[in-house]
Amino acid sequence: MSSPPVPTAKKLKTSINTSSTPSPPPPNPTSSKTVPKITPHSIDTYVVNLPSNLRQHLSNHFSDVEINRIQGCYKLAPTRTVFRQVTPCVTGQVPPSPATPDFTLLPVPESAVTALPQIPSVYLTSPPTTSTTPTPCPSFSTASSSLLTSPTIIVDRICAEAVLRGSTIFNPGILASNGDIVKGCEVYVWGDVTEPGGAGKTEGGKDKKNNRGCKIPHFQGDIIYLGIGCVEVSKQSDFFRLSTGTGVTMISLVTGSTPMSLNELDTTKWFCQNLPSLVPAYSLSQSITDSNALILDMCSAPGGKTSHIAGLSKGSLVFANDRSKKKMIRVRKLMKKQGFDNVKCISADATKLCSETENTNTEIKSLLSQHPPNPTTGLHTTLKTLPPSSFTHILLDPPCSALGLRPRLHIPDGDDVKQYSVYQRGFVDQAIKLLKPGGTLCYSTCTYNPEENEGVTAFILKKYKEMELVDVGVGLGKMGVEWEGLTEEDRRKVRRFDWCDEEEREDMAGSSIGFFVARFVKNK
Ligand SMILES: C[S@@+](CC[C@H](N)C(=O)[O-])C[C@H]1O[C@@H](n2cnc3c(N)ncnc32)[C@H](O)[C@@H]1O
Repeated sequence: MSSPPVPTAKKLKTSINTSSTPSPPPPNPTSSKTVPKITPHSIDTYVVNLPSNLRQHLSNHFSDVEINRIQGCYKLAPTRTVFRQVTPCVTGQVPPSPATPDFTLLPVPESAVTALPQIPSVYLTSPPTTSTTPTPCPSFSTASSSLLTSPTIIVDRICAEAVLRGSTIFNPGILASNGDIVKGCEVYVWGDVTEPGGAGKTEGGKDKKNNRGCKIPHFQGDIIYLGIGCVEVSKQSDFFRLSTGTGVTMISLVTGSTPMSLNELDTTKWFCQNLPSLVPAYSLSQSITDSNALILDMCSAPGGKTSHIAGLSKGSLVFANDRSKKKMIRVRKLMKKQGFDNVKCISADATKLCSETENTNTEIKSLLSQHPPNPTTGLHTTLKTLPPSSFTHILLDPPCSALGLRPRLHIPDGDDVKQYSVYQRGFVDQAIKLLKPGGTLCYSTCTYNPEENEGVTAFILKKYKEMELVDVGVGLGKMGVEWEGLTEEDRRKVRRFDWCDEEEREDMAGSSIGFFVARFVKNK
């Protein structure tokens, strides 16, 4: 195995250009009395190290040099995002081809993706012209007093990762706040990076709930500085009272990359995705010839691939499923908003989705013609199984270790990572049962862990003799790795997107998230 050179670490920009902004407010004399139990880190000292057992796990697959490159990916280099044009689709009606943007990355069809620069500038937020509270980047020695004296918010880790990817801040991601916060004022934005199970009290579930809404002096944990944002809610308590909606729009990011505001993006027309995430639906759609396909998206939420396949389905019906009812309600809303009439939403455990009963197409057809039991959400919640051999096309994007997502402010434990490929086999088994002979299955993950990718592919080929691996049909990405038992021919059929090669930085695929796609046909 040849080891490509390690990319040179790029020095991240750690301060905001403050030339046009006045000095920070003087420290509040009372602040020294209340010292928050917060440990602030600067973003470039915050290096995500792979846990030793994950390193060990990956060392079965990668050389040390490559593992270092993987680790390097978690530095805060922005990933390339594309905007996909939404093509609303109504049952049985083939939509007109979307407008052809000037997009040169072939063979993804020009109609499938639009690169960011082509988005009209109206869709990108420009920084506010008036600065109500000029807030230069705090120096870390004065961080504690700045946190207490300036308008400041702390967001949870997932939100912090999204912010570093250019996202806006939604209210549920905000954990704590301080200062005189009103609509239109600027705030320092910090992210909670307290390790799960560590000293912090903000990681997920109960603890996050307990801590949410507290004032910053009462917040405990490790935080990193993310940038400056502009408050969108009328008053501070709205951050914690509202369960949806934008709380803060980012103005500048500590990484120096440009924050995007999707507030102004017409999400009925555009959908923001990472480039490799477009490959599965596009690959699956290559074998959809008319409106008679029956498509299943087994793990659909938050619905990015569902909306893509629905648009490419030539008017065929799409079943979207996710175990989480709450998430499926949101998927359903998204489909409605984007104008899809050909998506039926269900919420069931995909590892138990296939019933023992033989296929009766009429059963599915009658189900589809029913009015949804719940008129508010349009979500089928009573349906828990579907007959075998029901679908002509299945998209399987199961839960995975998500090691390909970056920036990451936390890396899962190696022991946890190992469990995923076992779990994924349960989904695969159901997908193959639910697929009609002659049907197509597209399997994808957003991890570079070979066991969950080439390993699951090899497992399918070994266990299910009726399944044949076929070329993904999209020329982006690389061939699969050799260690999981795939032949060279098969490795060429799959698509692997992995760490960011320095020399590939200008290539959209190279600077994308880690991802994997394989496509199979079930022989008759
Ligand atoms: C990788 S995400 C899917 C992303 C989605 N395909 C998209 O493009 O937006 C995996 C999803 O699987 C769901 N999930 C986890 N276990 C499941 C199960 N047993 N059955 C169905 N869905 C499950 C999770 O709720 C999560 O939304």
